[in-house]
Amino acid sequence: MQQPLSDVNQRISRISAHLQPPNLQIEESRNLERTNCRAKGAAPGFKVAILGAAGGIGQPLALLMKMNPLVSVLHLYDVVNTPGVTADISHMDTGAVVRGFLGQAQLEDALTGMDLVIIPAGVPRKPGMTRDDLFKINAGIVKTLCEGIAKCCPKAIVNVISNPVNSTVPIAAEVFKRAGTFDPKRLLGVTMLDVVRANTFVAEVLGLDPRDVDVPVVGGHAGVTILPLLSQVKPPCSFTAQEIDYLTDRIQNGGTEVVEAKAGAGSATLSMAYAAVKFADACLRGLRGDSGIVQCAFVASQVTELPFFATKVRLGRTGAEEIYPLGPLNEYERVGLEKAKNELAGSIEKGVSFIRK
Ligand SMILES: NC(=O)C1=CN([C@@H]2O[C@H](COP(=O)(O)OP(=O)(O)OC[C@H]3O[C@@H](n4cnc5c(N)ncnc54)[C@H](O)[C@@H]3O)[C@@H](O)[C@H]2O)C=CC1
Ligand SMILES: O=C([O-])CC(=O)C(=O)O
Repeated sequence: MQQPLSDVNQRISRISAHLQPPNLQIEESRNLERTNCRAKGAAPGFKVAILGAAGGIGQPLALLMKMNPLVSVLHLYDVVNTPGVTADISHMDTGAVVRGFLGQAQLEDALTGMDLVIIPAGVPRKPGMTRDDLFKINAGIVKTLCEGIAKCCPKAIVNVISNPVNSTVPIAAEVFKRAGTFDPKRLLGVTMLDVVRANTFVAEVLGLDPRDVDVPVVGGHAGVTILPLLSQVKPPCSFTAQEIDYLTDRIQNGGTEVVEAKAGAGSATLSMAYAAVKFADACLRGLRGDSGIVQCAFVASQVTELPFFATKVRLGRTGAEEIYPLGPLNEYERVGLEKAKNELAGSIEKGVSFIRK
């Protein structure tokens, strides 16, 4: 049977609308239509926003989250380039509906209704810089984004990637406290890359498959605050004193190794996107109610005298539901812990006073 001409014309005009060059206004209205259509048939899942989605981490992170079957809606927010990234990622034939948001005026729309917000927004290091050198720019960026979260999705789980994590997480906490929305279980600094690196480097030394290795990394996410607990590696193993020095130094300086290799073109992006997705997936599985989801993260904590500390946490329906103690440390790790705490104390205080000042 022949289709009526009006149906054919409607179809052609729908297709040609899709072929217009990316333009945010067009994207916005088309996205609304598409989302409304596709959301009906979409599998139930979680709504995830990436803030800083057009960046070196943001783009591969968006790609990998679009592939995650637990994600039903993916919001990509940045101050530049989101129309292109969104158009590109939205062609992937996976379940999540993708929408792009550009600039501060669209931040609230990007955040409304989100279950998980991942923040890789901000400037990365160049050779010779410390993570703390990024504070000046990134502190303000994280503050603004967290104000949006407090207003539009105060119950969302928040994964902070932007450096210096040791200060940006306390900044986020202070913003949420001020807004009356702070729930320590829902705010997690992402230290997963330290664990990913530790698993890789330890596996190399032991001649194992990195997927079979689990190294707890505690403390924070900068230099000596990154404390791998090599005495607690699974499977149980032992190292020579020389191996311990080599591994500790390599894990603590893994970020600098990448910054120097990239020679001014930024810091870790691909391994970070992998680590961020591994962590976000654990958060989503926790939200779904899976049991036994344990990962390291930098969270509000009473494990030490410091208000924030990275340790293993159990992720559940409400975020970091249980924070595990450090476990038995050897003398080498006890010395490392004191150094880590000394540096962390200053970085945490710097973040807190940025908001309280
Ligand atoms: N936690 C961790 O383990 C790691 C953290 N990082 C940190 O992640 C951050 C991002 O790194 P890259 O993606 O390599 O940097 P990038 O410069 O490639 O991308 C950052 C993105 O943030 C966007 N942005 C800037 N201001 C913004 C704002 N106000 N709102 C939304 N987006 C904004 C930029 O437009 C850019 O697209 C850096 O601070 C870096 O140090 C990097 C690697 C590991
Ligand atoms: O080193 C940097 O600046 C980026 C980072 O946090 C990492 O790769 O661990």
